[in-house]
Amino acid sequence: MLRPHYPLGDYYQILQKNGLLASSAPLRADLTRSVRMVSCDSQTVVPGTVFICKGAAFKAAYLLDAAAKGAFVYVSERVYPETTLPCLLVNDIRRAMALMADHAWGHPSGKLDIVGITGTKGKTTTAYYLKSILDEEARSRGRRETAILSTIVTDDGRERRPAKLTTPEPLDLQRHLFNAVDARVGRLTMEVSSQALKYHRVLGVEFAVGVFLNIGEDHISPVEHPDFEDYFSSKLMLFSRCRTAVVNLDCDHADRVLEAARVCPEVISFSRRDENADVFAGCIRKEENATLFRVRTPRWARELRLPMPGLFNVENALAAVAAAEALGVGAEAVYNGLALASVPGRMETYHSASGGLTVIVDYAHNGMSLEAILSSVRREYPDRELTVVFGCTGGKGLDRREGMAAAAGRWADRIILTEDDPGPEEVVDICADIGRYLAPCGKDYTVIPDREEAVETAVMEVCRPSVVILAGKGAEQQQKRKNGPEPCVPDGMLAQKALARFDANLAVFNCFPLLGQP
Ligand SMILES: CC(=O)N[C@H]1[C@@H](OP(=O)(O)OP(=O)(O)OC[C@H]2O[C@@H](n3ccc(=O)[nH]c3=O)[C@H](O)[C@@H]2O)O[C@H](CO)[C@@H](O)[C@@H]1O[C@H](C)C(=O)N[C@@H](C)C(=O)N[C@H](CCC(=O)O)C(=O)O
Ligand SMILES: Nc1ncnc2c1ncn2[C@@H]1O[C@H](COP(=O)(O)OP(=O)(O)OP(=O)(O)O)[C@@H](O)[C@H]1O
Repeated sequence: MLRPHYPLGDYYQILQKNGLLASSAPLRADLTRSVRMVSCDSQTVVPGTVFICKGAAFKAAYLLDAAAKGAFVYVSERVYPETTLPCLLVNDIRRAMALMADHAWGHPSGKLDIVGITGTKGKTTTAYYLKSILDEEARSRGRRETAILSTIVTDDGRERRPAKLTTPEPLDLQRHLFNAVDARVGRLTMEVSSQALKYHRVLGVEFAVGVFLNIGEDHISPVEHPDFEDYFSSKLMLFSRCRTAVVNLDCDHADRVLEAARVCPEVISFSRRDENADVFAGCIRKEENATLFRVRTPRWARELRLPMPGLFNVENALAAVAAAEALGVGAEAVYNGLALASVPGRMETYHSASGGLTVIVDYAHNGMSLEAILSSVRREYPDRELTVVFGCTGGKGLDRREGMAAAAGRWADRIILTEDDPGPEEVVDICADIGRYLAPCGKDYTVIPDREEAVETAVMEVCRPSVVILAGKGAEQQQKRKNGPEPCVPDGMLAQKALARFDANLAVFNCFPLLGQP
């Protein structure tokens, strides 16, 4: 499919119609000229480009570079005297960029069923569950796999690679949506971060369904949101562009979420507690390697199987079921999709040969998620010792130290503090900070800055049936340190290596007799 080329006048009118023009002076440019590209990166400019000047790191030199490469007009919140290029002066560059990007790619969201998922925790997991369900339905109808834009992967049916941002910037986002239309994937599941909503990355996007999972204290820092209200209200903006809202009745502030959702023509609620919800789950039980629960929707009722531990994952599964319900997906595809679902680095579970030691790798890296996973594991393995290995990021998300310490202090028997993206700080200083918050809980902890050594110690030093949780990194393969990202061995591999040594020791010395008992 060829990308459409529209005249400059179209863009001018869009900006005018949306009150984004900051000057009524006539534009010194040919409005009939066809725009070959809209770009905010001088490195990609071709002749016939409309160049967007935006961003904290923007320099006039980029505009001069764009002009030299053939940009014939620029859009900006200020005039650059360094160039004679005509300027489309706007009062909000982020809104202007999003609407122009949407137009430049031919408003692709109008030709797709897009499900947007927001929430403090569970976005990636829910997106993977939903994609698995939608893929099942597509397969059963002989269609190709659906698309996904997530924190882990960007896969629009044409381009597939690790994601740079959870929700791409508008010009990238609209290109992915265009690719998805072009690849005839029909449906696209995407995570919508609070940053994306705050900075209008999804302005112009039509969502068939918008899912609101939950809200907790997170992402409050000088580089993200100044306070909880800014964070929460940014997330609620998702509903302003959805046909159907999917709302979790069990989340904190559910009343305010429901009220905001009412701007949508349809609202579907889901719950594990309130039987009056449109989609309700009960009778949750655990089998080896699976969680089973009975679900009722307005159209069907049956037991579903999720091959991942973690009771909070039932909430994520219900959100995916409710979104599938909004799209009219049948029960069979829902059942099969969930039964096949897996998410890299989320509740990855490894067992020792004897079965007495389980190691779980999980991406929990704030108070809310660590609380969810530790409380869930405590209920799922009531008789086992619970060890947690974790650290906190440096330079941002400072409130996570208190939240994670509170969760670990409340639920864990053994606590090992280690490295997790220290950035500009020293690992030992971050651990000392976490330690200060652990003190009131009266729990001992050990600091082992080297993560590999920390995992080894956590596994080798267990002396009764145990679960060891490696929290924070999931499937990540980099540690963000002072000099930027550096490669590291992912936790899943560390877990398997440590378990192999553990099993070998057990066989040779038979020194942990209790560990034979699962
Ligand atoms: C506020 C916001 O949306 N910021 C994003 C935005 O930055 P920016 O607009 O300030 O751009 P910039 O990086 O300063 O660059 C300036 C401009 O110069 C241009 N340039 C640069 C070099 C050159 O030679 N020529 C040139 O034209 C660049 O293309 C760019 O347009 O565009 C950048 C490029 O895409 C993003 O990296 C950046 O995300 C910030 C840094 C970021 O990472 N934010 C995080 C907090 C974020 O958004 N996270 C959420 C997930 C949070 C969650 O887990 O919930 C996400 O959705 O990923
Ligand atoms: N519904 C939930 N409630 C609380 N905690 C959850 C929930 N779902 C997942 N978690 C925890 O949060 C971690 C991250 O999950 P996931 O990646 O799905 O969330 P996310 O919203 O995409 O996170 P982030 O914004 O940090 O990328 C999981 O590894 C798990 O520990």
